[in-house]
Amino acid sequence: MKANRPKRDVHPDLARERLKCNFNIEEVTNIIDGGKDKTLERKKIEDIALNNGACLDEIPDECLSIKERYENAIRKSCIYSNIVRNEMLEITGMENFESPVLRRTADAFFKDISPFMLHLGMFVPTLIGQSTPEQMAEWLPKALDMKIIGAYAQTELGHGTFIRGLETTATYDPDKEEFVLHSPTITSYKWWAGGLGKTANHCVVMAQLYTQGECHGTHLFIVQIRDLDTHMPLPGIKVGEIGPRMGFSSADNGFLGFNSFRIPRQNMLMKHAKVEKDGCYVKSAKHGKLTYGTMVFIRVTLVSEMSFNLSKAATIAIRYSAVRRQTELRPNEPEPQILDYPTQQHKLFICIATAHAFQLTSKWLWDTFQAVMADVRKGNVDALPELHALSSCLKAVSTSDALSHIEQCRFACGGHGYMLSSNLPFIYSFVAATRTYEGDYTVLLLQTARFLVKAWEQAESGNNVTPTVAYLNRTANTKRVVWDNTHEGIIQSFQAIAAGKIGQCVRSIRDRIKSGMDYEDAWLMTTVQLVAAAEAHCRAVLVNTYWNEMIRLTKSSSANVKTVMHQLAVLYLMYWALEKTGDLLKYSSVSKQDLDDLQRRYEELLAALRPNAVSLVDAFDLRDEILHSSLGSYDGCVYERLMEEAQKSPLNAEPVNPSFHKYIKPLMQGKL
Ligand SMILES: CCCCCCCC/C=C\CCC/C=C/C(=O)SCCNC(=O)CCNC(=O)[C@H](O)C(C)(C)COP(=O)(O)OP(=O)(O)OC[C@H]1O[C@@H](n2cnc3c(N)ncnc32)[C@H](O)[C@@H]1OP(=O)(O)O
Ligand SMILES: Cc1cc2nc3c(=O)[nH]c(=O)nc-3n(C[C@H](O)[C@H](O)[C@H](O)COP(=O)(O)OP(=O)(O)OC[C@H]3O[C@@H](n4cnc5c(N)ncnc54)[C@H](O)[C@@H]3O)c2cc1C
Repeated sequence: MKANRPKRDVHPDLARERLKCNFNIEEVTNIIDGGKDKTLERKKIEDIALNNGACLDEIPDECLSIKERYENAIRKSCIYSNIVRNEMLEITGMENFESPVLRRTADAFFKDISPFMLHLGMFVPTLIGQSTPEQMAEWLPKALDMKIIGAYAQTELGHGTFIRGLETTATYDPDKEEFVLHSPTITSYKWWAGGLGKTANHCVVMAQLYTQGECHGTHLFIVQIRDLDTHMPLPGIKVGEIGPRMGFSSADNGFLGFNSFRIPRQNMLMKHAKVEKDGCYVKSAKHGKLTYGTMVFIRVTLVSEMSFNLSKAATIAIRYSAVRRQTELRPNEPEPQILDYPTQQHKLFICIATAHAFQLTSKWLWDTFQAVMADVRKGNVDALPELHALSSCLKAVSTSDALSHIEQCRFACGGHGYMLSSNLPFIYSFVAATRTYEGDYTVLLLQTARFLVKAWEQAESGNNVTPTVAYLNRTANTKRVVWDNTHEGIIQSFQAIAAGKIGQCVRSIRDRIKSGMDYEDAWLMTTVQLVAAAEAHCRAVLVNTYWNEMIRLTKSSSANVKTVMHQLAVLYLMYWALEKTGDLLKYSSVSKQDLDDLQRRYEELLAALRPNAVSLVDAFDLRDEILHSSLGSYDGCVYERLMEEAQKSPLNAEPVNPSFHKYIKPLMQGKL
C-alpha cells in the first residue's frame, strides 16, 4: 500500500521565513549529527530507506482497527528489517545496529511503534551485554539476522520498580542440567514486554535463581517461547497481549507465564555470574548490579531519543506557527503569524534549545558510558555508581522535560494540534511512556539521591568526589553563592542550588535520626526533598554539559553559527534560571532587580532568535516521512493537508452512515 504524495509549492510565509535566515543551516545540522561525515551517512541511509515510498501508508494508522494496525506494523517491520539487514548495516557497520539513524528511519515507517523495536532495542543489547562469548556466538548472529525475534521480559504484573521483588523462579535441576521456569502466582506473570504478546519467539526473562536450595537473586535467561515454524506457544508457556493502552498500540506488549517450563543450563546468560553443571553458583566477581546493564544502556540512549522526539514536535509547531495567522493586533492590519507572539516564542524556542541541550549531553553521556564499560571489561567498576546516578537522573529529567515541552508544542498548535494527523498526540503518548519505563521518574531520582548524599558526606569531610559532583567540593560549605548574570554565574548558581538542596536533605535526615527515627524512616520522610535535590543536580549537570559541549563543538564554526548556537544555550540557561527563581533567592544573592533584568534579557533573546526560528528547525533536517504531520511538512501547506487527511476518515467513505437508518431516523419518527 504505497501512497502518492502531491508535490506542492512552499507556502509563501515559510518561504519568507527561510529568506530571513542568517546562519548556515548545514553547519548546524552537522553539529547535531556529530560531524559532516555523519550527516552524509545519515542522508545516504535515509535515501535508501525512504526514497522508494515503502514507509508510506494509504490509510492512516489511526483509522485502522487494533488488529489491522498490528498487522500493518508487522508488514512494514519486515520490509524495514530487510532494508536494515541488507542495505543499512552495510553502511553503519554491523556493530552499530543501535545507530540513531536506524531509529530515525524507523520513525518514517511507524507513526506509532514497530513490534520489532524491543528486539533491536533491548533483546540484542542484552545478548551483547550479558552473554559469554559462546552464548554470543550462538544467539547474536541469529538475532541480528532476524532468524529469532526477541523481547525483554522483566516486569511482572505485581512488580516493575522493585526488581528484587520479582516472583518468577528459575530452579536448577542438576540431574537434567536444566532450569525450571515457573510462575507461582498471578502477580508473577511477566507483563508489559514490547513485542512479547504476538511477535517474539524468544525472550530474555529475569527470574529468581534457585540452586542447591538457595535463592541467589534475579538473573537473566534466554527462553524460546514459540515454535519457529508454527509460531504456536510451546507447551508450558502462556503468552498473549495485555490490551489497549494510551500509546504503543502496535507494540503488542505482552504477558507471559511459565508452568514448570524447562530450558538448558546454557540458557542462563552467564557473563557475570554462573551456575556450574553440578549446581554450584559462582557470583559476579565484579559488581552485583551488572545484570541491570541493559537498563543502564537504554537509559543512556533515551536522552538522545528525547532530543529526537522534541525536535520533531518543535519542527511541527514552529512551521505551523509561521503559517498560522490569528487575531488583528491593530484594526485593519493583517493578522500576524502566531510565531510573532512572544508568548508563542516562549513556548517554542525553549523546545529547540532543549533538543540541542539533550543532543549534546547525550553524546557526552554516551562517551562516558563507553569509557565506564571499557573499564568494567578490565575489571574496574569504580565508576559504575556515578554512571548509574548520572544515567538515572538524566533519563528521569530528559523524559519528563521532553514530555512537558511536547505538550507545549501541542498547545502552541491550538485545536489542530489535537488532531492525530498533526502527529503531536502520537509523539506525546510515546514520550509519556518513557517517563515510566526503564525506571519511573521518582524512583530513578531517588537512586541518584543515594549517590548524592554519599558524595555530600565525602565532600563535607574534605575528601575529593567524582567529576560530576566535583562542584560539592567548592560549594558544600558555602551558604549562598554570589549572583553573577553571566553564563558562568548562572551555571554556578545551579550548582549552588543542587549543593544547597543536597545539604538540606542530609541535615533533615540527621535531624530526624536525632529525634529518634531509624535511618530508613528518616530517609523516607525526606524523599520529597531528595527527589528535588536529585533534579537540581541533574539541571546543574545539564547546563554545564550543554554549555561546555556547545563551546567545544562550535570552535571552528562560522561566526553566525557560533552566535545562534550561543543564543540557544543562553536561552536555555535563562529559561531555567527564571523557572527556578525561588531556588535562586534561597541559594544565591540574586535580587529582585537582577531577576527583572534577567526577564528583560530573556525577552530580548526571544526576539533575537525569532528571524532564525524556522531555519533552526529546518536544521534538524527531519524529512516529511519522519514527521508524519499535516501541520509540520516542509512546504507548510497545512490546510490542504488537514483537509486531505480528513477525507481519509472511514466515516467519510459513505455519504450516509447506516446508523442513521437504524437509530436516528426511528428516533426522529418516534418509532424507537
Ligand atoms: C536501538 C536503540 C533503540 C533505543 C530505543 C529507544 C526507544 C525504545 C522504545 C521502547 C522501549 C520500551 C522498553 C521498556 C523496557 C523496560 O521498561 S524494561 C524494565 C525496566 N525496569 C526498570 O527500570 C526497573 C527500575 N528499577 C530498578 O532499576 C531497580 O530495582 C532499582 C530501583 C535501581 C533498585 O534495585 P535493587 O533493589 O536491586 O537495588 P538496591 O538494593 O536498592 O540497591 C543496591 C545498590 O545498587 C545500586 N544500583 C542499583 N541499580 C544499579 C545499576 N543499574 N548500576 C549500578 N548500581 C546500581 C543502588 O544505587 C544501590 O547502591 P548503594 O547501596 O551504593 O546506594
Ligand atoms: C509502554 C511501556 C513499555 C514497557 N516495556 C517493558 C518491556 O519491554 N519490558 C519490561 O520488562 N517492562 C516494560 N515496561 C514496564 C516498566 O519498566 C515499568 O512499568 C516501570 O519500571 C515502572 O514500574 P511499575 O509499573 O511497577 O510502577 P510502580 O513501581 O508500581 O510505580 C507506581 C508509583 O509508585 C511510585 N513508587 C514505586 N516505588 C517507589 C519507591 N521506592 N519510592 C517512591 N515511590 C515509588 C512510583 O513513583 C509511581 O508513581 C514497560 C512499561 C510501559 C509503560
